[in-house]
Amino acid sequence: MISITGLKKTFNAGKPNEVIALQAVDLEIKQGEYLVVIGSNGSGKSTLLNLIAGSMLPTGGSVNIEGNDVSKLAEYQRSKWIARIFQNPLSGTAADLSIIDNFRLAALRTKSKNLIIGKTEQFKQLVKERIAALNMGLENKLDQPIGTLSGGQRQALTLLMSVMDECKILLLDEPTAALDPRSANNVLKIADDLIKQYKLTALLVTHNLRDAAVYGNRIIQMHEGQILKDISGAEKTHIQQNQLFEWFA
Ligand SMILES: Nc1ncnc2c1ncn2[C@@H]1O[C@H](COP(=O)(O)OP(=O)(O)OP(=O)(O)O)[C@@H](O)[C@H]1O
Repeated sequence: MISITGLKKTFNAGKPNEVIALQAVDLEIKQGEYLVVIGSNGSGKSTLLNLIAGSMLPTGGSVNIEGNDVSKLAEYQRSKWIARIFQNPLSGTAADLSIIDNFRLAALRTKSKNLIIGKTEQFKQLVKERIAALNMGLENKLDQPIGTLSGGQRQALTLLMSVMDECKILLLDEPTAALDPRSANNVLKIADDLIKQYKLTALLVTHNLRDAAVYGNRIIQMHEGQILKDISGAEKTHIQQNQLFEWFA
């Protein structure tokens, strides 16, 4: 699904403040895999996500998605495959627009010219049903500005918008860092359900080792721009939070 070969990123190359953020990373991520990315501050986790999303271009190496070399494609050109959820719940939605209008915008993002899609009553009903399934009581607030919702509610809706938009890859960049523990838990559970239901390939960057132990079917640990550990299968299923903590010793 995602094939990363020799991926490198150097910031300020040749200058005194040069930083090698990624050093020739190789990584194969299978379709349907839910990969949790952990690692200390500055180890290259966000850089890896940025290079997959196309929000920055690599210094070397390549990113392939479904056999397409996307290494030189801009972020918007990769958006037919990729949706990204950020730490800040304000990212990715238009605060002054209603919930339903935000869903319309998201639906139009990858379906340019077919402006009718988001306007129909059928579309509104579909959005209402999907929102009701989140069990957050938001289905009767479709005309309310999305900016009036809590951070957790917005993150949940942003997730839903992404999957309704038929993305195949979900990039979760510390999506719960700004949320209280209960909301954080809800958002990660919703993400987990959506990833399974829509058979998405997902990457979750997190500093929360409990979440890293609970969610996903593979964990990588980044260190100084390289992959230090990579576990999956039964080893991932049985790993405990305290064992992950020891990785940081
Ligand atoms: N735009 C940039 N310009 C210069 N250096 C950068 C830039 N972005 C990242 N870096 C550097 O690259 C290295 C990797 O950063 P990155 O944000 O990928 O780490 P991270 O693992 O996501 O860290 P954190 O857990 O703190 O979010 C760090 O040393 C960082 O300072």
